[in-house]
Amino acid sequence: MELKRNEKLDIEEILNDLEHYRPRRRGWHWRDGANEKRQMGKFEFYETSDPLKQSQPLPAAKYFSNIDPQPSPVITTEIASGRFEDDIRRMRMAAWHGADHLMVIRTAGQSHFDGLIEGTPQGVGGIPITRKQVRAQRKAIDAIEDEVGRPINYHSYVSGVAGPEIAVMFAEEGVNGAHQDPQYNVLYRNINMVRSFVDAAEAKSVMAWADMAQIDGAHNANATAREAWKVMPELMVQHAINSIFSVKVGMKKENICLSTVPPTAPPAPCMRIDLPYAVALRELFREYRMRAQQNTKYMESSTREATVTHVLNLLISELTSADIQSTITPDEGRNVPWHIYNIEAVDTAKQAFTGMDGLKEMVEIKRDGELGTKVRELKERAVLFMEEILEVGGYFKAVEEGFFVDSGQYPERNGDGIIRKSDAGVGVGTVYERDEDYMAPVTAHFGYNNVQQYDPSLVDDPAKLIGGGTFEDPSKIIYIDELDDTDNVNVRLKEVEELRKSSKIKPEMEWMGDGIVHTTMFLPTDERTAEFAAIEIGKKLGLVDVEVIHKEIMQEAEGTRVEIKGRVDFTIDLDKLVIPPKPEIMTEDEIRNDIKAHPMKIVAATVGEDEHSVGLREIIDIKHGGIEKYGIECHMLGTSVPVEKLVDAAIELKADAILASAIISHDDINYKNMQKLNEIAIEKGIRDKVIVIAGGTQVSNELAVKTGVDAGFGRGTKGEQVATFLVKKRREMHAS
Ligand SMILES: Cc1ncc(COP(=O)(O)O)c(/C=N\CC[C@H](N)C(=O)O)c1O
Repeated sequence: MELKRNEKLDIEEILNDLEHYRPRRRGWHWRDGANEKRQMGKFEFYETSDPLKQSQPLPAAKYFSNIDPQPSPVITTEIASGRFEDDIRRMRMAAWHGADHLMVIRTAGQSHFDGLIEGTPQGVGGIPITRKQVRAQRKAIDAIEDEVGRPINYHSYVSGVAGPEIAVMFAEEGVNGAHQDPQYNVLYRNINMVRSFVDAAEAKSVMAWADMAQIDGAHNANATAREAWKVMPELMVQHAINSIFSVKVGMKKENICLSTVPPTAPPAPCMRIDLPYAVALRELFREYRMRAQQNTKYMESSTREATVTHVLNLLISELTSADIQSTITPDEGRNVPWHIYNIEAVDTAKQAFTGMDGLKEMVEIKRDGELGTKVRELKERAVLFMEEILEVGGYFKAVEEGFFVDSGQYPERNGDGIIRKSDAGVGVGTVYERDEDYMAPVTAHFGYNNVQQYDPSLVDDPAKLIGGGTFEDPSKIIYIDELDDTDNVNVRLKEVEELRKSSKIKPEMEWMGDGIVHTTMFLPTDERTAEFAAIEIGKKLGLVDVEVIHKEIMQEAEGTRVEIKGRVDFTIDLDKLVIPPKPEIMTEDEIRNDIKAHPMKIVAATVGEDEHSVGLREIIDIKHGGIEKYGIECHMLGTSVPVEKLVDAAIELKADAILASAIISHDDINYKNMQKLNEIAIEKGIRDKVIVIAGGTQVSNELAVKTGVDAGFGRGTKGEQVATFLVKKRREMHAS
């Protein structure tokens, strides 16, 4: 399935014949060409990876010949709105913005449904993700990675009592990465610890066979702890336990990623607290990979605040190291992530890393002094923690004694850690000793499988006994489509068929057709009043189910910033939309030949009390691609020029055109000056002989023309547009 950049994904085509879809590869992909020096546009980069074939550059790229440098760390975004068919579009958006690691989490608010089928040790639940969803999304991502030109890692979670089963399905379906950490089950899901570690050995063995990258769950401790920075020693202990357990099961160290989150955030002096931790961690675990993730614990509803904290986290990644940089949408603090915020977070990571490219060539971490002391102290606390675990009799005993997620900074303890009993929790007592004649003719099964009693030559390839399992022979995989005839993707697609197959569109934030719009306003009143006034304004705007999603005090009496979301129930029919034709641009030769045949002279100035000259220079100066390059004779009168003076100059020089720049827009002064310019040109009897145009970042052509001038040019206008207009307008005037 080949995607065209100007065509939407065809969801039906993706869902078609999923039964026979097979993943194109197994295993994790690190970016190619990482940290190689390369030239992009006018700049040399030190730490980028291979560029994409097609991508969506940052907005400011237009000033730098549209380059879109790709950092070396893999960049992640989490997408799981609960409608996997909708999420595929967001995956494509994220890939175009530079994400190459898509994590599917929480198809509901809760990410786990853990349980055992009555009377059996068989786990069910875990992350509610189905084989169908995995196939549909991996199949779509195959096409998306071809389109952007970089392999994309698909990722989910091997947690809960169904962990091993989920791991097998992921291995069968070519999932590239997964979270797996038995401590997560024990501490946060109250799954019996014996069961959790036995399951983890099985699951990790399968993941190792599938060459999947593994992310641990240590970050949950700083998300759970009362004061996140207090658990830094424990985080290193948790990383150690999961990492060495994974190695013992047979995982390669280069696939074991420590999930590390800088635990603090402003207004705390977070860099002085988090940077030593990041250094200590990377020194202790130098053979492993770092999956840096932004801090979401202190994320409020201000996406701006979340973004600044994110950038500080990225500075730490840049100064230390990150193999994977996980981004979480800035609105994680306010509601289920929206398309626009997944993309913002991916762009924040790409932009920050690109801007900090090669920083370590100029700035280095002072390894002695305060940082050195902190690093050593953190390592010592972690080692002491580990030693005490051994003293009390090992990990299970330590969990029973509430060692973990205690709000004290080890060795200080406040006695409020999470306590779990080894003879309690979900799945307790469901681990059975294998009988002598137990035989597991399956690949990647952890531990002894008693195969030699049946065929000594097959101990390392037990599946041969049954002619191969699903890992060797995927045709043995039983693909089951959705069973619920009311809640399935076909029913959902039917509901939005009109929006998918007609010229009608609706705004959306999370799901196709959700009709959600989001707007920001300032209300000159106190926070609580502003909240209710904003809702009233939303209703008057015709929004339904208006909710305030963010409030920010500007000054408690003077005013409040309020962001609301609400739903519109109407659609816009694109066929009925009046879209003015894009201004056609003449070629350079056409313009130049016209000017050569009929020389043109213009006078230009920034009018009124306005000192801005950059924009007008962009339009005129030859080095910015301005109109001089076509041979137009330009007389620039400067800035803060009275309108009369500009008209007099046009008369004196017998100019063909007047170009007035008006950047300041307070009190519509820009349009008032245009009005005046037009009137004076009429009074002085030259209006019908001279083209009069105006420009400025806040200028709209529609409003400019209303003042009487011939055209208005807004933000981003280029010289070629103005030159085209001048040539065409002159032809028009001479024709009439
Ligand atoms: C080992 C493990 N299993 C399952 C889950 C998901 O389950 P919850 O609903 O409890 O978050 C988590 C949690 N973190 C994953 C998201 C985070 N933003 C991340 O990128 O790590 C986990 O660590």
